[in-house]
This record gives sequence, structure tokens and C-alpha cells, in this order.
Amino acid sequence: MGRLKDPDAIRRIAKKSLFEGLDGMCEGAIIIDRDAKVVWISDKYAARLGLASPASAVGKVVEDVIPNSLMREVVRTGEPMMLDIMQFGPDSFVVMRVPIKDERGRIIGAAGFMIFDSLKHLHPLVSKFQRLETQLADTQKTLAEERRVKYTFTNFMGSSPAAMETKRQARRAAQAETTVLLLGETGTGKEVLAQAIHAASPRAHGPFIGINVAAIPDTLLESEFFGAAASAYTGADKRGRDGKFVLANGGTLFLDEVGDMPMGVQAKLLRVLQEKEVEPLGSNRVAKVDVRVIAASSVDLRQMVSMGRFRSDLYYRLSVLPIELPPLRDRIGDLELLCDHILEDISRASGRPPRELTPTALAVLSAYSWPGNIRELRNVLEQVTMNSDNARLSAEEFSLVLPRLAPASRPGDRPTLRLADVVADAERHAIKSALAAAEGKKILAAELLGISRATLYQKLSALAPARGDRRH
Ligand SMILES: Nc1ncnc2c1ncn2[C@@H]1O[C@H](COP(=O)(O)OP(=O)(O)OP(=O)(O)O)[C@@H](O)[C@H]1O
Repeated sequence: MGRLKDPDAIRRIAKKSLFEGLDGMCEGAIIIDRDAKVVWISDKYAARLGLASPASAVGKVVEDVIPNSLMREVVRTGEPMMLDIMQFGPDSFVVMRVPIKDERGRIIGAAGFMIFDSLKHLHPLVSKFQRLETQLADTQKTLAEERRVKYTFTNFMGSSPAAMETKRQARRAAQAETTVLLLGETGTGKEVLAQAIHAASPRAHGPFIGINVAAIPDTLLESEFFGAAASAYTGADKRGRDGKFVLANGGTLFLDEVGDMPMGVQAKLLRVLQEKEVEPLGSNRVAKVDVRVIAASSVDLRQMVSMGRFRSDLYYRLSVLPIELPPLRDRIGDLELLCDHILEDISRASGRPPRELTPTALAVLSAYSWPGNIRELRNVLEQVTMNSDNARLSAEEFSLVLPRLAPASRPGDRPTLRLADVVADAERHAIKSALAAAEGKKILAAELLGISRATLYQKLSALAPARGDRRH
């Protein structure tokens, strides 16, 4: 073995032969200068790219020769790209890009090698990559669908003066950019209207993100809204996550039951609305957000302000455009239309012909006070349709389901023996009575029942699951 006499010479030869070796082994090579202009391209590469001759490429900027080239990036950053898949028309090439530096370490250009002109050599890697790309595209599609609204103004049924006035105000709100505050009892259609406003606004192409403040434990609200930086949390949040504000960027954020927000989060929300930027939990970096907020409440926020449970500055900020949604009992003229519409919906979902109501059934429904409003109406219609085979639903069938009109049990009736049924019945009755006493205000109903709001929400969805009602 000979000794190294002239290390510089060996380095020069190694450099030269390495380049030539690589060029020989590869399917093609290209060299560009600091301005990303081609200074040399191998015959094979020129032929593979369909160029008339290698010389025709020299002096051109690299993107004119290879449209998707990232060689300029290598010259700019000085960072090599050791393995990349590049698309050239219908073909995929596996490429490597390295910077070229002079003796003083200054970047003077870059060399690119087409390692394979077909992906078959990288089959395991590429098929995994393609599978992941397909999965990602599917997930993005599902997410985009979820963020698209389901309701427009035509879904907000009603031609009573009260319903028409609400719709008129909401249509005007759709054109404005300001925050909207929807006020109305539970089940009056606040979410339907929020989606309709979004769909008719210039942000319709952006996402619609809904969040039910009352259904989320106080401790999680902040990260749910503003996100969490990596490592601020353990477990599922270890990698950090985007908050709803970031997810709603360019679109609309719907804050349902905004009155249930703890004071600390209220202060942060106010700051985000004023500054239009969010700071994820555990991070010291802020991100600009362009979000329109539509807030909703079934409790009287002004009363909460006077009780010191809601910040007055936030209230004023949110209530720039307040819209009242009438309770169903105040627009009972819409009942028939709503029933027809809901019965058609039920028939579509079940594949059975739509049912009708007898005039006495309609009278019974009109006499009821509907503390749960249209959501309760839908639940009652679903329950009765499920229990009945009649084409026309009768008043008797409804009186079995409606709480106030339930017949008292007669002596001789078979008692309900299953304890679970008895308990569930009692619970259902207590919740309905509390909601009625609290005029549909869940926060008050929960207080009356001596349970938390979150428990009330759980019980409501367990007792009367209303398909597709809650999308949060
Ligand atoms: N005007 C309407 N026309 C037709 N359906 C409606 C209308 N308003 C509400 N609904 C239906 O009633 C149900 C409850 O509506 P929504 O969730 O919008 O009420 P909400 O006021 O947001 O309730 P909560 O305060 O409990 O969140 C949904 O099934 C919705 O489709």
C-alpha cells in the first residue's frame, strides 16, 4: 500500500472521480451556478428530459429545463437534499442534490443527480409513501367535509312574523364582518342559523368550526380554544395541537353556550378578539388569525354580567349584532310547517313514506309549551313515528310521549318492574320538569337538579339521542 504523499492531490482526484463515478452510476447529472443557471448537464439527463442537446440547456435557469427543480433551494440554503422524489411529466425520478462550495466554503453552485429514472428500485419506500399520501388526502377530504356547513337559510324553517324577522336580521348579519350574538332557548335553531350566516357570508368557502363551551370541562377549554404547544401536555397532546381559532382561520368560529365560559378564559377570548392573534398554551409565540366569531347563549348574558359572572367588556364585544331566536311557543303558527318538514326528514332517513298528523294531534302539539323547542319537537316526532305504524299520527299517540299530557297510571296497570327503566323514567321526568321550570336554560336546570352542566348534557344526549343534532 502506497503512502499518501500529496493529500491535496488525492482530495482533488477523489472529488473529481467521485463526481464522475456518481455521474456514471446515475441516470443523469446537472450542475448549476450560484444564480441557478445550468453550467453543465450530462448527455443521459438531457436525453431523459427530452432536450435537443445538452448545450441547449446551458445558460438557462434550471427551472426552464426542469420545471419542478429544487436546485435553487440548495444554492440558497447550502443544505443538501439527499433523497427526493421529483415529478417530471408522467414520470417520477429519485434525485439527490448537493451544494458545491469553493475552498473558502462559499456556495458557488449545486450538483443534482438523477439516481433512478424509475421508482421500482425504491418500491417498499415508495409504496409506503404513496399509501400515506392517499391516507392524508382522504383525511383532509373528510376534515374539509366536516368543516363545511350542513344548513343554509332555507333550512331555517318558518314563515311566522317572528321567524321572518330573525331570518331578516341574520341575512343582514351575513354581509357584515362583525361578531354576532345569537340569543334563544335551547333547541331554537341557534346552530342552524350560525351555519346559515356563515354559508351566506363572504367566508362561505372557509371552514365553519363549532364548539360547545358547556360540554367541555373548564380545565380543557383554554387549549381547546387557543391550542397547546408541543410538550406543554403529556400523552395525546405531546406533539402539540391547533386550537379551534387556528382551525377556523379564514372562516367562522361558532361558540355555543358562551355564558358557560370561566372568567379566565373570557379574558383571553377578549384579547384574541381585539388583537386577532392567539398564543397557544405553553408557547410564547403568537399566531395571527382571521376568524369571525358567532357566539350563542341560552342564558340571559346581561343578567350574568350584572351577577358578575360574565365580563361586561366581552359582552359588549360579542353583542355588536344581537339576534333573538323566538321560542317555538311564540311562533306556534310555524308548528305545522315544522312538523311536515321534520316528518319528511324522518321518512327520508327511514325509507318509509312520510306520516301525517291528525287535526287533533296538531291541536295537542300546539297546546304544549315546548321547553326544548324544535329539538324537542324532532325528538317527540321521532319517538312517536318509531312506536307507530299508522299513516296518520293521532293525539293519543302523542299524549303517551309528551310529559305534561302523560296519562296517570290506573290501578290494575301492569307496574314497570325493571329498576333501570323506573330510574330512567324518573330521571327523564326530572330533567324535563327542570328544563321547563328553567324555561329551557340548561345552566339553571342543572342548578335545580343539583348536577353539573356537563352531566346534564351527558344525560340529555343519553336519554333522548337526537340524530345529527350535535356536531361538536
Ligand atoms: N328553524 C328551524 N327549521 C328547521 N329545523 C330547525 C330549526 N331550528 C332548529 N331546527 C332543528 O332543531 C334542532 C336543534 O337546533 P340547533 O342545534 O340549531 O339549536 P340550538 O338553539 O343551537 O340548541 P342549543 O342551545 O341546545 O345548542 C336541530 O335538529 C335543527 O335541525
